[in-house]
Amino acid sequence: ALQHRLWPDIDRLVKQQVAMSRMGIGDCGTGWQLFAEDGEMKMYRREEEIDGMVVDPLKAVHIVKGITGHEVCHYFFNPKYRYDWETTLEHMTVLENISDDTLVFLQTHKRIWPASQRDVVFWSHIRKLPNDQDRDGPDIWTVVNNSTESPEHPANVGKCVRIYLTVCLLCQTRVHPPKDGAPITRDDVSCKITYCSVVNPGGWAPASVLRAVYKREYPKFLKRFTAYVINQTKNKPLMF
Ligand SMILES: O=S(=O)(CCO)c1ccc(-c2ccc(C3CCCC3)c([C@H]3C[C@H]3c3ccccn3)c2)cc1
Repeated sequence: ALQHRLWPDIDRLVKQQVAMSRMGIGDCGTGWQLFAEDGEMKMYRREEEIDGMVVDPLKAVHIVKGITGHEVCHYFFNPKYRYDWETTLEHMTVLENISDDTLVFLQTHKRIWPASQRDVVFWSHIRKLPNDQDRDGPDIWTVVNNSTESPEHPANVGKCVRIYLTVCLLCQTRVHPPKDGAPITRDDVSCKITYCSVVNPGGWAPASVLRAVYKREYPKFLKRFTAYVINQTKNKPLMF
């Protein structure tokens, strides 16, 4: 396929992020602390600071019945749904349509007092991966979002502080075939979701405020997003 300017970065980062996501919490070494739990959803963070700024890596694992990995990644990647589930979003623009699986976004997020408002420019890439651990299992789907430069939107010139993030959403579909060989329905599928993110807030913000925001917003985001996908897909045919 014709390579575009971001392809080498994207390919390298996707492979790295997928490898990291597939590692369980245990073998990521210690340091991960469980900070939120709700049914099948478990959220971990590591407390890390760079130049006094909180950049706590986050890893969430969730198992959701009735949806597939392709569906989760489709509703996460596609800009036309984002305002429906991303509650902290103030404005979103697609700066570039690089290909049908790679977009560049500019987003401004609602201001979180007393920190100044943030914006972010990132490429977003969706990819299906062969399930090399279970040959005849369904494919794995992933979306990786990673900050990138935009000459037309230089950092920190307007009112917003530019943040830097790397996000990886990795989805493994599980099919529990019905005994009597009946066709597979939504009752026979579930999706194991791994969501990893590292957000550098780009400029000073009180550690206590940021940690409180993340503690509140990340569980809310994953619950709201997965409920959205369930609701959007319930009367539609399964997307594998
Ligand atoms: O997974 S994505 O790529 C989905 C596309 O939107 C993603 C997720 C999260 C963010 C983000 C970036 C910065 C902040 C903070 C940092 C200092 C002040 C704003 C927050 C705060 C608003 C909180 C938040 C945390 C978790 C989820 C949603 N909202 C969120 C951006 C993109």
